[in-house]
Amino acid sequence: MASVQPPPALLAPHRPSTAAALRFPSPTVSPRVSPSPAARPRRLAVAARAMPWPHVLTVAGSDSGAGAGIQADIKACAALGAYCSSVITAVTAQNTVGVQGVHAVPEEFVGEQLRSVLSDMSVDVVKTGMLPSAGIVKVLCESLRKFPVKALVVDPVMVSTSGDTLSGPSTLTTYRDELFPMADIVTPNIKEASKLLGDVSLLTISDMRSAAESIFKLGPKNVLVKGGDMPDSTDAIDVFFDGKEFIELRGLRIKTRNTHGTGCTLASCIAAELAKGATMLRAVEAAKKFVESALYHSKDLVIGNGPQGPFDHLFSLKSPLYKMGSLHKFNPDDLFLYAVTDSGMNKKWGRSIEDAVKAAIEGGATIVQLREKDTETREFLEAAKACVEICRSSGVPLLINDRVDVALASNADGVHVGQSDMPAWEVRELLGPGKIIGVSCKTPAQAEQAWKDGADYIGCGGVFPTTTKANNPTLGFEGLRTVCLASKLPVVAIGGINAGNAGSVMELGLPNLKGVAVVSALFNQECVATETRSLRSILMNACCRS
Ligand SMILES: Nc1ncnc2c1ncn2[C@@H]1O[C@H](COP(=O)(O)OP(=O)(O)O)[C@@H](O)[C@H]1O
Ligand SMILES: Cc1ncc(COP(=O)(O)O)c(N)n1
Ligand SMILES: [Mg+2]
Repeated sequence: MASVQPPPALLAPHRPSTAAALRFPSPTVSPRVSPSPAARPRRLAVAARAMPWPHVLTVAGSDSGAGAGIQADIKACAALGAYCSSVITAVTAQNTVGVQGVHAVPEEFVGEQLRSVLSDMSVDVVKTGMLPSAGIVKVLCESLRKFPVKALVVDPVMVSTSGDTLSGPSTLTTYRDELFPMADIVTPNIKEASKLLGDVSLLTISDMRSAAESIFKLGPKNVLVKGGDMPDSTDAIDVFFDGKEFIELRGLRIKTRNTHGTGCTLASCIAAELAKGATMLRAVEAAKKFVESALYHSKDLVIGNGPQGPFDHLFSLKSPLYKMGSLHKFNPDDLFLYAVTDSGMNKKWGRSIEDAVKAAIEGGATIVQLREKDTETREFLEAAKACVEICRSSGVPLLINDRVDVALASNADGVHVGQSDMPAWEVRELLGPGKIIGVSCKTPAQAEQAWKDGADYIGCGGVFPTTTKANNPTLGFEGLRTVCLASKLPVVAIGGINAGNAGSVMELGLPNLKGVAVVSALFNQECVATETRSLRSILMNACCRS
């Protein structure tokens, strides 16, 4: 399916129905005559046809409870800005308790639906869900050969999370022999991967890797073994394999009963992202983030009395502050020149926090943290709100030191915590997946814990002796190197860094050392913008040399 094919010619010449012809009479208006009001809508409709709309066709079952299946697919694609047409393979009677009945659509009629959509509607990507019989899998394969699309995403739905069978064992061979070799990605959950491989047991990440490799040998270009149902796992870990490299996609495990439809949603999001032009790995990463965020925002919703509820795909409509863009917000390169404020210093120089932040950004700071240890909460919150506006208008992330409450109330981009503050995993629970979390670490063990807790970066120091933090042992270059080499997260160096020594820190050439964090060197100075500018050029020069 990889090659991009032009849309096939229509099966039969398109003749509009009488009703359509009445609503949209054929154009007769001369271009020189200004259109009558009645003609305007038609002209708009004609213009709109020229705009591309990423199009996913889902071939799946209907879930009467609307948490999974076709209903989940349409909502997921809509949330990500793709059009979703639907070929229904089965109608299920289903709720939050389980599946009470399945009524398969006759093969010929599945074929007819496929022909209707694929022959006319410029489908970019086909996503499959519940395919209840081998005959239906075959009809789909035939249709795809006749009407090729850019990509095929196969979610081999066999058993619902409630344990009910959605596709019998007779489909297994057809899946393996006919559909998988056409697929760009296959996304089994643990139970499905096990069934596809003859009931092997999958209990560890290493088992998931072996399964991904074995399924890859059946012919798809990529495999994602999903670990949502992995017992005793504190993270939600999926294993991606493209035939060369295994990538562990690790997400927060959201504590909620509302996980019905996660698999359908993930596959539809992958399809939507592919239709929008993403590469496969980026599509999978974005899809996983979407599921994580949707579960997080829906964790306390209640529909139905059974053990597995639906979640809200359109959560972003309810939280206007939550922007989809923030899903991809953290860029480790933002750690390059990290400005950390200090209330004492700004008071000494007669500056407000806002003025200090503006000046640091003007000088080229790439991320800002408000570290206001002695400011009253009300004053701190007001300053934080003002700084959020300043930073957002410059595209610079703003983090709050320690105070999760102030970060939430000001809608800052994240929080930085120390070893004696709230643990990073608790901060993550409160802030959700879209925000940035940093942790101060002095040892490899602390760095490992920060990674496990779901932090985005660590701050490592004090590299040099500092006056801004009491009782802070100095790590020196050796300590910094040890932590950097052990850390799975990007690192920013902190502690006594200034224009005189910043270059030597970057010249250590440690691969995950992304930048330096500075307090006094910027804010205990007369002109913050000038100091920031000169530090920035020192860092740039050092990076060019190392
Ligand atoms: N509680 C959870 N928190 C976060 N992510 C989850 C959770 N449960 C499932 N996921 C994610 O949802 C996606 C679908 O996985 P899974 O539930 O295993 O598939 P299926 O719905 O097909 O059984 C995966 O990316 C998985 O990691
Ligand atoms: C029609 C239909 N398709 C797919 C699923 C799988 O969803 P889940 O694994 O979340 O139960 C389902 N329950 N119903
Ligand atoms: Mg699931």
